[in-house]
Amino acid sequence: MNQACLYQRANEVQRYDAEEILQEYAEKFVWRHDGLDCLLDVGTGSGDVLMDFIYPIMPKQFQSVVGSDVSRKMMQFAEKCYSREKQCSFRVLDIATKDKLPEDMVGGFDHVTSFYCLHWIQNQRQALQNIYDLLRPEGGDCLLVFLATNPVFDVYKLLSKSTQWSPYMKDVHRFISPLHYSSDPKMEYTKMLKETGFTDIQVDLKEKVYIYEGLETLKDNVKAVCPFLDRIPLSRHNSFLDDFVNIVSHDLDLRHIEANGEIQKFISPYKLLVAYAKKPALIENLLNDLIISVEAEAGEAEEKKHIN
Ligand SMILES: C[S@@+](CC[C@H](N)C(=O)[O-])C[C@H]1O[C@@H](n2cnc3c(N)ncnc32)[C@H](O)[C@@H]1O
Ligand SMILES: CC(C)=CCC/C(C)=C/CC/C(C)=C/C(=O)O
Repeated sequence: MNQACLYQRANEVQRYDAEEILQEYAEKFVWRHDGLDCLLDVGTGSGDVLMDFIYPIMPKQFQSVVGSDVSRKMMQFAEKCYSREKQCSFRVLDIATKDKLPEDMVGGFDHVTSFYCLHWIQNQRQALQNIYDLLRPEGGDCLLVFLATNPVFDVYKLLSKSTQWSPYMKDVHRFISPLHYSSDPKMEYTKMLKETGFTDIQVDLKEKVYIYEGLETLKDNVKAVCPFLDRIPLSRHNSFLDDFVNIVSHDLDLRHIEANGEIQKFISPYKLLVAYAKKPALIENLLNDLIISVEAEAGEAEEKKHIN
């Protein structure tokens, strides 16, 4: 995804969900007593979701808001739009990196947020470990919002089987949410958070429906996020988009035509995963480990008592 301008013009559903989720979950953030909070947003994109919905809820004298994204073009666009805002900066960061995280970012944040990004990542455990490591050793929290399922992934899968588009989509699996085929996304992700070391975990799976009003609206949204268009010659983009719409309409039956036959609406039922969790303070971690080992020893002693 590199079309920052295009994305900023066609991200209604992402903006709608971010605003709604923050209204519901913002009260869960544990702000610092001194109010000098540092927040990192992951997969910031064009920056408008961060600046319009997250930046305004920061404590009055917050220390920093950092937007980050794997796309340099997205960060350059966001920098151009928002660099005048106080205590705000933008960094290129691959949240799924297996390399060392930038030294000046490790353990540097009280809060990590991410909206509509993590479904772009197959190695969820690596992403979670990196998020954990970016949070302060004395503790912090995160709010992670991404697609568990979306019909767009079914469209990609079907297009990748066509002779016309398969040459450009051999790695289609990389762009399908890793939870799209899961029988229990909530349980799966809760387990990953626990295994990473997070506590106070709350994972919700929200069943939602978005209506794309009209063919051009749908096509604009596809153009803004579809990772395969950059690989296809411009002269064939319209043909790809027509095939996309045909699959939505006929294979998935998600097109609704009004009585007058003119207006088309496209129905997108999807599941949004919302995860809030805390990184325990180091001392809390040590205490947790101590409690676990004492309980284990007590269990063993009890067992021995019964045997003898
Ligand atoms: C759909 S946009 C979401 C942008 C913004 N958070 C919003 O809600 O509108 C997804 C963003 O995630 C970024 N992204 C994808 N993979 C990433 C990765 N491994 N690390 C960081 N950002 C990534 C993309 O470059 C893109 O800007
Ligand atoms: C009816 C239908 C298939 C709509 C899907 C439209 C669409 C382009 C959804 C994109 C979902 C997505 C991957 C969003 C994102 O990453 O921001």
